[in-house]
Amino acid sequence: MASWSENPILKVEHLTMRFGGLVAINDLSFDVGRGDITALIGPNGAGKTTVFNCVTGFYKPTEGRLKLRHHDGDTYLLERMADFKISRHAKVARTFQNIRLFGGMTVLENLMVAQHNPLMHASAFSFAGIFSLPRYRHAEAKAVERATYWLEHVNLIDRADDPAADLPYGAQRRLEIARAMCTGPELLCLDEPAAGLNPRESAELNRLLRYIGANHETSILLIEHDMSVVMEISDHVVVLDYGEKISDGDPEKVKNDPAVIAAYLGVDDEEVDEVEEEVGV
Ligand SMILES: Nc1ncnc2c1ncn2[C@@H]1O[C@H](COP(=O)(O)OP(=O)(O)OP(=O)(O)O)[C@@H](O)[C@H]1O
Repeated sequence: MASWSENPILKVEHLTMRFGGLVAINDLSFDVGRGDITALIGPNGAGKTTVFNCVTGFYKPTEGRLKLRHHDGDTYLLERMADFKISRHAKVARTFQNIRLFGGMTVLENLMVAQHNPLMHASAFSFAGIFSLPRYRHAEAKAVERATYWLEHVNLIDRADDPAADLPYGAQRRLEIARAMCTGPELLCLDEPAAGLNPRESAELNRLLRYIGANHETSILLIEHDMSVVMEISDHVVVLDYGEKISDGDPEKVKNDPAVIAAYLGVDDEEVDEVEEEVGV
């Protein structure tokens, strides 16, 4: 049995999402393995972002179930939860296709804002914070420690006091991941993390994602168009086309799957043999 079936953190079961007459996702099922890097790929309009939006609670699925199980065994049915509860209680964090940092705030402040919930709690919703009581000071020190840890791991510690908007594009992408990691997620959803990166930045991103997978109890689900990134770092690849799953397996299996080649090259099933010959599979 595949590792992702043996120990899944997320089970997507019979997910369907309709927008009026348009079926964006149709009866989709797949598993995300605990500790794995799982890539969701497919041609434009295949439904990848819609899956992300269902997992993170931005959309309520028309049908289906999204079952998330933490490493301590706590289970959450995401399709029944409001989006803020999905991030806070189910511990699902995400980044977006377009960078959404607070550009006017410093790099460090961006990571402190991400830890707003525990800090507000520790401040008893301002009182303990205003009077700087020990429990608030302790929570604040912990938040700074966590932010510093991630700034070191994304190579941005030297830029901690600079406005986030002053960072180069690739560094902003890494800061977004650091910000998501500051929330201590069990599942990290990354929407096209390698988009717009140069080869050096892309290699740095790969290293960071592998580090997260190996050293933290965070599983990663990512959407990515850059096949070199997908093939290099993924443990598991799920391929969508027109809202349906057309392939699912390790990168090697998926890379050689005629249905995937056909979907990417936009040919009919009957032409697959021809295409395989052309690409030398
Ligand atoms: N809010 C919405 N209302 C109506 N249709 C939508 C909505 N969101 C997505 N769709 C449609 O659902 C289908 C899947 O879109 P989606 O953005 O999930 O695809 P994608 O695989 O992420 O594409 P891309 O790689 O281009 O980002 C598309 O036909 C899209 O137009």
